Amino acid sequence: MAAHHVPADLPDKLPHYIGGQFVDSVGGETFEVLDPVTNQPYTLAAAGQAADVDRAVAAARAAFVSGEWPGMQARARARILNRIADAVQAQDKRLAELETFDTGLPITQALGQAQRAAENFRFFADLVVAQSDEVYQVPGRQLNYVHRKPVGVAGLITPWNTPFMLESWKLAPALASGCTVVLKPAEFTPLSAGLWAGIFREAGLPDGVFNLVNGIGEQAGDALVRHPDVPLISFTGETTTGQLIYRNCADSLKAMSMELGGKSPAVVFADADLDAAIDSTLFGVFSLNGERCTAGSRILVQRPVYAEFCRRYAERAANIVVGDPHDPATEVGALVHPEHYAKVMHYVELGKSEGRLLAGGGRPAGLPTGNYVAPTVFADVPRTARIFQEEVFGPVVAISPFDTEQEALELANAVRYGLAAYVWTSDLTRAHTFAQSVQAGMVWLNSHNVRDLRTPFGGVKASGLGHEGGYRSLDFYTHQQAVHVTLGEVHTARFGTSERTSA
Ligand SMILES: NC(=O)C1=CN([C@@H]2O[C@H](COP(=O)(O)OP(=O)(O)OC[C@H]3O[C@@H](n4cnc5c(N)ncnc54)[C@H](O)[C@@H]3O)[C@@H](O)[C@H]2O)C=CC1
Ligand SMILES: O=C(O)/C=C/C=C(\O)C(=O)O
Repeated sequence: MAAHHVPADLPDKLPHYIGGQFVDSVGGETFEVLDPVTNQPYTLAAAGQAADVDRAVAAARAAFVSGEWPGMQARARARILNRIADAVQAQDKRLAELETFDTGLPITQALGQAQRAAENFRFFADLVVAQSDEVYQVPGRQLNYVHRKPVGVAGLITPWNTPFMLESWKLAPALASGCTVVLKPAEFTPLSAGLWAGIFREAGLPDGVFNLVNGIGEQAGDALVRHPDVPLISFTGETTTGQLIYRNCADSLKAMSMELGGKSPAVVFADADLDAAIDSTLFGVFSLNGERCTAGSRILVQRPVYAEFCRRYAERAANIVVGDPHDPATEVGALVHPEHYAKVMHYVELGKSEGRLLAGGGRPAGLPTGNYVAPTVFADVPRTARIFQEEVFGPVVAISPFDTEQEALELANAVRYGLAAYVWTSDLTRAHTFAQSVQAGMVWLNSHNVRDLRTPFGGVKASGLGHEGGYRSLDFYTHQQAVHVTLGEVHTARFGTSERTSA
């Protein structure tokens, strides 16, 4: 086996970035960050406390109040966003190398995520320039229009599964809208977030517009959520964390967007193109190490093709290459952290009593250290099973049979989550009927997760609150104020008369 790759020039500490300066925590607190292949600490990150969040919010607030960034013309902001995209693209290989080292994601997939981060910035640069607003005219009487204003300091809280890309999915629309931001990245994977500072500065983003506070969720994240000068939180993470944040935001009535967990069904009807369905459902749960919110982690297969599907699927899963994340041949790398590894292994053991093990079921041979889990396939999993109901967030899939379309729908909807669904059938009427009945924020018909950034992204039920994506993101990061202008004769109101509408 090749020696484990450690990137050159790893920082010996990961500070905060506040008001254009890298700074330690006020009280000097730090925490260790682990390499998922060795589980050894490789650096120390600043552990932000309430005082550090206060400083970051004050810097962001000052940058907002100065008016330079929120007052800049959309085209000028877009030029900076495009320069950010260029810089991300220009260092995509270095970014992928660092992200792979920090997260354990396979290097080929981390490269794709780095490129997607650049795309997110380019997309929102284009969108903010193209944005138009509503105007309603009542000829000769009234003109009513919508005036957009950035909300102020946006609090952005992100998870560890594909950190740099998911940070960009919030940073790009927040900045495009004219907000200033405080980012709190996930504590398991803080390495790449510090790169934003240099990228933003070189692209011409004014100091104080972007601020970064590293730290533990219950400390730095909690202080951000409760801060009175932060009117908005965009959060991606686990459903239970989202519920807690929702409660903690109540006192200050913050705007909230929540992209939460999932247990998404991939439904394979007997008339489906089975080769394509097998390829895509393998990708759906084993790409990104299965640490993917939109993973199709429950596969429902119609009885006439069930046995063949299970046999072929398990054969393919058993041949997936698990190994060092930096090796370009690797398809499933190391899970992010020993705590997460223990959680996933717990579900693997549970699955052995809840379903029929077809592939995997433990550590792969020949990989003595690191958080490796063999791609694991369980068949005949009943709907009551915990591996059917609960998000594992690892390379573990539950397959269950169904007979009728109605039964497939009931099974698909029989969990508390509702993020994504995937449907495989050659009957387009059935595909659309199913898509419109399944409880999921996003549905892919005869496709794996191919994103169109213009469409809404988000879930229903326990998978989230609100949708980002396209104009919805710009809506979220702006207040939309209605301005009513009287034209011609001034409207006078007399007490006792009824309310009037103009059109
Ligand atoms: N729907 C979506 O778009 C996506 C959802 N996810 C979900 O994220 C989860 C995995 O990510 P994790 O990092 O484990 O989630 P997590 O909920 O543990 O942490 C997410 C972020 O919240 C912070 N946090 C934790 N407690 C907090 C608190 N009390 N107040 C404020 N912030 C707090 C953490 O430090 C981290 O930055 C999975 O459930 C996955 O499904 C991941 C990617 C996309
Ligand atoms: O495509 C997006 O905007 C978000 C994708 C999130 C993941 O890849 C995931 O965790 O599924």
